[in-house]
Amino acid sequence: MELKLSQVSKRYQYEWIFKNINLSIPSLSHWAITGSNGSGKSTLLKCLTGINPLTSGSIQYFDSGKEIKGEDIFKSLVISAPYMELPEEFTLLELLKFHFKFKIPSENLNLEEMMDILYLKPHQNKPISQFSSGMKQRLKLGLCFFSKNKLIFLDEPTSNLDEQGISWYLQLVKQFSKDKTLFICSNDPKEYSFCPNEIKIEDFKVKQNL
Ligand SMILES: Nc1ncnc2c1ncn2[C@@H]1O[C@H](COP(=O)(O)OP(=O)(O)OP(=O)(O)O)[C@@H](O)[C@H]1O
Repeated sequence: MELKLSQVSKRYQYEWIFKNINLSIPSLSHWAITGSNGSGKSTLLKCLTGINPLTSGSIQYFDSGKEIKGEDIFKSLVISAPYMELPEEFTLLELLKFHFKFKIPSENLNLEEMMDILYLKPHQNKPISQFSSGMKQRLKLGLCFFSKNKLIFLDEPTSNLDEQGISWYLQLVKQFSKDKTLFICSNDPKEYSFCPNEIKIEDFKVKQNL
């Protein structure tokens, strides 16, 4: 997937969060979206995924050169973020079955293999509401990387993960992100140091809020 950002700008009430982002995002490129707390990383992610509307400017999406429009954009991407809730009443197995009714699995993985990679097989019949925060985080990342979608957005990917969980995340990225366009919102370099490209939100701030 390729993206073309033209004059992308977002304002909440009287506060400009970022203004005039012009960028071409080539297919299969990996990007870190960085900035201090409250700078606007999640806001940019929500704009790029279509969750939030832009105040001005436009974003175009292309798959193999063909422009994708409307709700098809949402079908083409996957998101893992603290504000994206999992359906807590489902068991793990029910959730995986449900998710992969709508998404195609990558590398022909079956549900058993997915649960193995997640280290969650013993918990397959447990409701998500009884998962620890780290287990939920591994599951959110797995749902993204195990889907064939070519556009992945991760917001704070290692939140709630311990050292072992962080190594697991880095391994997951290595194995599953080669054929994807990837964005990672973070201010922790260990989450994104493998990304060759960076969008620094502070570069798109206006000096004076009007
Ligand atoms: N729905 C909203 N309405 C009004 N202001 C908002 C809204 N969402 C976010 N903001 C404001 O936009 C700014 C950027 O918030 P955002 O969550 O994008 O920052 P962030 O860089 O992701 O922060 P963090 O690193 O703490 O997660 C903040 O000042 C925040 O209060």
